[in-house]
Amino acid sequence: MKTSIATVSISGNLSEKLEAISAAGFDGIEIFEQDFIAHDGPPRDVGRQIRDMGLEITLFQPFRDFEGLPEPLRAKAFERAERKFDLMQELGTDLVLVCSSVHPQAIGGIDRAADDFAELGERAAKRGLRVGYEALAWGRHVNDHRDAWEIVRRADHPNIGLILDSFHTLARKIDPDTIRRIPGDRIFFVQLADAPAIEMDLLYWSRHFRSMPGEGDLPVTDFMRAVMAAGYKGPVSLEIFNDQFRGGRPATIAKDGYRSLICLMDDVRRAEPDISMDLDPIPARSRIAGTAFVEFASRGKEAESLEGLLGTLGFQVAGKHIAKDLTLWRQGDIRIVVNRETTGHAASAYTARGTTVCDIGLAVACADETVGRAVALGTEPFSQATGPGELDIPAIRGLGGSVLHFIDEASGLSKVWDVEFRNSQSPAASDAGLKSIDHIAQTMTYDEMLSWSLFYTSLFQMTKSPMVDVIDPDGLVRSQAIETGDGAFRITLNGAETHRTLAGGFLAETFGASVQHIALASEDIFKSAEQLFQLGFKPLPIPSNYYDDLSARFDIKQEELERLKAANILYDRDDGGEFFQLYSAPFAGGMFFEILERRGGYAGFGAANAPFRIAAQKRLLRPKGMPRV
Ligand SMILES: O=C(O)c1ccc(O)c(O)c1
Ligand SMILES: [Mg+2]
Repeated sequence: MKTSIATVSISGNLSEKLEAISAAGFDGIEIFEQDFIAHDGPPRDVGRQIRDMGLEITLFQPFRDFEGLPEPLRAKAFERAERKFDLMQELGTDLVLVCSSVHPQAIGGIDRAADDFAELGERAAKRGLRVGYEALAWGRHVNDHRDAWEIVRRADHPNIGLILDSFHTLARKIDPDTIRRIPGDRIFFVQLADAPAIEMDLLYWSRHFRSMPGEGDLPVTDFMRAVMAAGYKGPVSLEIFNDQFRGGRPATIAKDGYRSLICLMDDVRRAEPDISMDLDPIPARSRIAGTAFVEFASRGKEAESLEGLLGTLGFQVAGKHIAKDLTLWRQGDIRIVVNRETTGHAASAYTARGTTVCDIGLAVACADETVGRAVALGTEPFSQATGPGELDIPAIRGLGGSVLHFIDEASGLSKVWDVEFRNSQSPAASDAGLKSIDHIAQTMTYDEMLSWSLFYTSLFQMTKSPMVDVIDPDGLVRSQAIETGDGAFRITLNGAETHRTLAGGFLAETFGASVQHIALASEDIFKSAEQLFQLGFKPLPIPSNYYDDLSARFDIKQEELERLKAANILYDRDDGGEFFQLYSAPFAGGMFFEILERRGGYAGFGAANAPFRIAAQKRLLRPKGMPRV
């Protein structure tokens, strides 16, 4: 299977695009004509440069407004085509995409268009070139792949074939299974793109909001299953028009593209086991059983105050590492490691960001297979020298410089706490009844959110929830949850658009995406609140106005309302159940802990409470009278 991507999908100049595409592992590129025209260099040199990088030009595109024109426009269209054929031969590619006409003078008529293509096929054949016809979703007369196929079929020329583009088919809600009726060898090329489910003009949606397969909401897997079932053997190519990608880092976007494409084709293979596909087998998505540990890189006074906070949250020291400066804190099933090492990954993370979550450990069924899939999807494995008596725990580099370790029982890795840590005697102090990590909240720029959601959903058995808006007094933050079906592991992605939001300020402070808060689950939040009070924990103060509003919004008994208010607990409810949350004050540049209880099947994260929580946090960070920066 040949992988390909259109140059229009990646930011930068032509050389930067090619560099990124080649490094990400693609076999070929579609040259989007504009990218060539903007380049200063003859086509022969461009062709050579591309081949020298180990890439093939799978397609030249687009050729517009060709079919169904009256004379003299028709003759002119053929002349234009001959000029582009010249260019293709110089570049060294044999396939051109003709997209369905939007020309105001195009007459329409299936047979007229078929005749035009039959003649174009003759001209192309003389030069050993091929022409593929794509129905644009907003084409004037042809906007459905079934009509484009009928034209190709009637043109009846071996050098004329069909080009399918998942966006155009799926955006118009055309059943992708109609592709199963088209002979595979008549499909010359397949372009893939996803898009978020938003109602808008088709052209605008296509030109600004396409995304990598899996990043949006269209049934791209069903589309590709139909294409493969039809017997298609050509390249699978990404064609993504996206405003954020146009301004993104070329290397990141290209890597995301490769990850999404391999993941998609692996999904197709699993869904259509009877179709032979030329793709190396890769392990299936891993099921995450839970968060095994969260590791903070910290030093000196910051580390002391972090550990002080852990103490008031009811954590106890459970062990010290046999060789490294690591302290293991524990409560219920929660393990938090404080790493004060001055060399290695944690040390670099600390140098770059200050106190930060440098590592997350996930419990999986098979750590090696998890890394195997990640690497097949273009993720870098991570390893660090291990000392005597230490376990080599498989790991990968996540996004934004993060590291993920994988712990399984089968390989004995889950014994790491006994093997590598000298266990301390548990002090007599009582804990706060916190049992597990409910979710980990990662903050990033809005532009990075698609990369992160793709990362989690392509590697693990996790699904994404719809995006929600979180109103910060100083701007909007978008939030999206990615979670396992059983809730054993949940991540929330918070995308900031301005540094003035709490999330954006944290992002600026910590130099890039990282964990901003960790939510710890209690089975009885009122009891936990009482224990936390005894331990000296200082909750985030929530104003009276919030509780007055709460009693208006929900039918809550006065007594219950008083309990919530006394403990600074925020409340929410959905169809499934009830939700209670309280927060710590911010520490180390804007991180914080959340303590929560889900009662019944509450599925959300308290988005309705976020504006009030954020305003309260900002009051602590920005005392009255301080100017706003
Ligand atoms: O937006 C466009 O015009 C356009 C051009 C070429 C394509 O292959 C496509 O899918 C869309
Ligand atoms: Mg297309």
